[in-house]
Amino acid sequence: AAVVNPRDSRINGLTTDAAGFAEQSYNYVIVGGGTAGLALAARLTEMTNVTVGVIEAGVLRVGDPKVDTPAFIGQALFDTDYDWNFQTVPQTHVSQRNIAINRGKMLGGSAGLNFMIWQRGSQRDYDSWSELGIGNGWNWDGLLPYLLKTETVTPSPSDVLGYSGRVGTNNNFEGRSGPLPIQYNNFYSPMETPYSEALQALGVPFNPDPDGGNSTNLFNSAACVDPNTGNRSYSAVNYFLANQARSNLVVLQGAQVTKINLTPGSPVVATGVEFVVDGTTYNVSATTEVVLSAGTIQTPQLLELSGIGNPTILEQYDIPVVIANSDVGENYQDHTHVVSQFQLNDPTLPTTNLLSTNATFQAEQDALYLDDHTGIYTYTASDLSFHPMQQFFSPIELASSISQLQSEISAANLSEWQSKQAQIQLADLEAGTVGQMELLFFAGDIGTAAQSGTEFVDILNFGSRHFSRGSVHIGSSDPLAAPLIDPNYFQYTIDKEVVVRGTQIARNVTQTAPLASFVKAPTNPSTNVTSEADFEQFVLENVGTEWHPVGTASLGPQGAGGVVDDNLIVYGTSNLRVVDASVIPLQIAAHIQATVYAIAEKAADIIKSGN
Ligand SMILES: Cc1cc2nc3c(=O)[nH]c(=O)nc-3n(C[C@H](O)[C@H](O)[C@H](O)COP(=O)(O)OP(=O)(O)OC[C@H]3O[C@@H](n4cnc5c(N)ncnc54)[C@H](O)[C@@H]3O)c2cc1C
Repeated sequence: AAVVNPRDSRINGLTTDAAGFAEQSYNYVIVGGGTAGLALAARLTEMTNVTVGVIEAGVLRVGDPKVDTPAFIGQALFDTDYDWNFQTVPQTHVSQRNIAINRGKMLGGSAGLNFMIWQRGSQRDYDSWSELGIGNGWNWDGLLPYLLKTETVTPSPSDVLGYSGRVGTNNNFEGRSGPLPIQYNNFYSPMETPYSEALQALGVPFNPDPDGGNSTNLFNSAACVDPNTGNRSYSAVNYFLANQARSNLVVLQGAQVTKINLTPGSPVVATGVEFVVDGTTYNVSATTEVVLSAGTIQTPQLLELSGIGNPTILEQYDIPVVIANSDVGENYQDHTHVVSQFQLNDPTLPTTNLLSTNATFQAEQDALYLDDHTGIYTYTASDLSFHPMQQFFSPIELASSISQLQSEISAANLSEWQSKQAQIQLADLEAGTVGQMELLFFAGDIGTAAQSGTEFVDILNFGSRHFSRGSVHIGSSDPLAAPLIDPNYFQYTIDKEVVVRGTQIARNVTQTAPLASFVKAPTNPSTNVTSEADFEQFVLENVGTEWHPVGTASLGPQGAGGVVDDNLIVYGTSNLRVVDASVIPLQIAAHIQATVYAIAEKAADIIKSGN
């Protein structure tokens, strides 16, 4: 087998020795040891005749409860030891707010920071990629084998096909032998069945088989939590640590890549990368390929810093143009989120907050977690629902929203690529086949410190297929400066309407039996927020990202929307690839991490087949 790094300063595949790392050359240098990057590294090192070097800015956080313990979600957010903690530029259509954009900075990337919801999009979501002219199996049939390959799902215990007693889900379409352990919750708060029953009373059907190609309506979602440990499962543990003994894999942590080294020509050849540790610059060679897995924000940033992008932008920062492609950093699409908080009548009901206010409950749950790896510490939000607009907009309201959208689209003077995307989304919206809005229930309050004697739960609502398109571009030639992130939230009025209505439905569901008897009052937005205008104001003041940005180094046609071809090779190069969420051409109506892993799995097979 190939041997990496003869200085051998690495401990089981992980090193901080930048000079030792840079002395070597690797067949594949992967930039970013995040969700996709570590999954790809693990699959490529199955080929014993190749070497892989991964460079990650963050460090290994396995063993840290803020990352490992599901109930502690949110505790690492904004802490720059774990989070890049970016912000948007002022958002024109959201009261000029600068909105936080959290991104994981650690081995495992955003999969170490995320909320562990594990699900996939509808067949429609992926098939629309093919409709955009993208070949090579970038559709449901082509991705399903990889969605299955990444996971080992422990079936939901009851396998109940409906909401009676506790929610269950059909266990079709689940992988049984992939690296990532996936489970269904073993703790459900007493409010959750009432929540799902109230939502059904509002006309939302139960979906017993959300993984089978239709992820609309209401279902019990799985989570990337390992039933054997009760901890987060993610690429750092299950792709990297599981394979760290391989002699052909080395991960350099604590190093930030600042540039891809490119040899001009036709095509341009990537020869390695430049990176910085503690102010010292190093270069490392890649003899076969450089792969960018730095995520939707930093992959386009690195392309631009290296001279691949829109010439007007590059020239502004004196960066010589190596490949002109004005689609780099464009096509930014995201989901949005709004949290609504409700106070409960009974301050002793089990929630994640009760852990810090009730010592008896905490002791009981500590024992469950330590002894059995179960209980509320392993809890994640699992009551998910994705709604076509028809569920919550009358035909007259829908017609009016669509007509406004059409006139805004006409005025926006879209490119052919953008206009094709808008037409696909509009057709899905009219057919009611894709969820435009998502709701979920969380047994606790994520945002505020728990207080004894008061208990809260959250309902989150999301815009899941926004029409708005933004961008991310460098705002400086300094590679260590954050890029300018402009999601352009609510560019189209319909995107805001969906979120405002979602916030109203979150309120409605708490006023509907059987959930209503648990809820004392809405606390944020408070009871003062009643009219449509009040809700709109609340949304403008509070809407944030759902942390699902995609599309900024998109799969797509050359010169007409695409940055990478359908083998994920950057146009104009022979051996620079992108493997992360930035290649997703059209947002899916789902939480996206399972799809990002599937992209990495598919990329590994594409690379292996050419090796
Ligand atoms: C707070 C939060 C909650 C979320 N909740 C969910 C959820 O519940 N379910 C779900 O499905 N999805 C969720 N997501 C989304 C999902 O986690 C991400 O879409 C996915 O992890 C992105 O994977 P990626 O490989 O594209 O990027 P990342 O995993 O972010 O990986 C990029 C890696 O590159 C590194 N990097 C970047 N630039 C450089 C550089 N120049 N040099 C060296 N290293 C660099 C980063 O540090 C990072 O480790 C959430 C995301 C967040 C942030």
